[in-house]
Amino acid sequence: MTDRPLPFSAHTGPPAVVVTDLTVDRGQIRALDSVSLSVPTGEITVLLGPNGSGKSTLLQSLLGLVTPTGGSVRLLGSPVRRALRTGRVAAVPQSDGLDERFPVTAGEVVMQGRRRFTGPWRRPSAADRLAVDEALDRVGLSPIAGRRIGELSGGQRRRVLLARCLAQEAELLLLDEPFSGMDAGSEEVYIDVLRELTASGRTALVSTHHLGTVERLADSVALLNGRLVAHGPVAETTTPQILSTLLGARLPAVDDRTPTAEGAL
Ligand SMILES: Nc1ncnc2c1ncn2[C@@H]1O[C@H](COP(=O)(O)OP(=O)(O)OP(=O)(O)O)[C@@H](O)[C@H]1O
Repeated sequence: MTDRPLPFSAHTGPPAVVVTDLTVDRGQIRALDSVSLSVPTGEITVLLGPNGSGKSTLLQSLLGLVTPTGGSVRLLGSPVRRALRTGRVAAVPQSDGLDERFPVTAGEVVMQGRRRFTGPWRRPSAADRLAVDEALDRVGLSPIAGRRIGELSGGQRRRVLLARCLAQEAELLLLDEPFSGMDAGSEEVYIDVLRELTASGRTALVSTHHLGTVERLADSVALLNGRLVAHGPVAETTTPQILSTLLGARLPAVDDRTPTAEGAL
């Protein structure tokens, strides 16, 4: 028996993320063009695409950080802002946003994940401290809980931010390029943690442009190049033919765009 989640097509519950006809313009660049995507609950969906293909823009749209030109997004059945207010969605941006000069420890960063339960004012309880300890232990960083964030390596900082997601007990994790600059051991730990989370019914949407991690990580792959090129199981979406189409594609500027059939480049 394996504890891997059910295959792509076997999930029947409502999707964790529903993106409908999402179009986002960034200046003169059409970063996303009428993207529609359902992210199944209880799975790891990998958002795969070359540099500039709109992966970060899509994740930023899910976090309400960019204003769409058109279309809509629902997270966990709710509009974006309502879903985010519940604390059931956790995100790790591409640039971790941690100020190296700020004298905050790894443990304190992970404790931020408990604000969903403590609110901004209440002191952390024993249960909150236990949740933080367990989260740090799960990502293998207990020994450095008291170290300042500025003293940690890039890979350690990424694991701290994953531990913050664990402490938050989020149901949906939105992770932008979590493996960049990470060594093989850290990557393995990271993937194991995501697998455990999804085996317990949580959902992860993870962007990357590294094909190498996809097979070990993904239940399904959404291939992006401004438009959604394909979405489905790894074996069906990462064929040489589809990938060469993806990598060879070029997005025209906003004004040059003409409507195309869904899924085509
Ligand atoms: N803040 C911004 N202002 C203007 N254009 C932007 C901005 N951020 C991204 N873009 C443009 O939007 C398009 C999509 O960029 P995005 O960062 O979403 O791609 P990506 O797939 O995440 O790329 P990468 O793999 O390099 O991180 C690119 O053409 C990029 O130049």
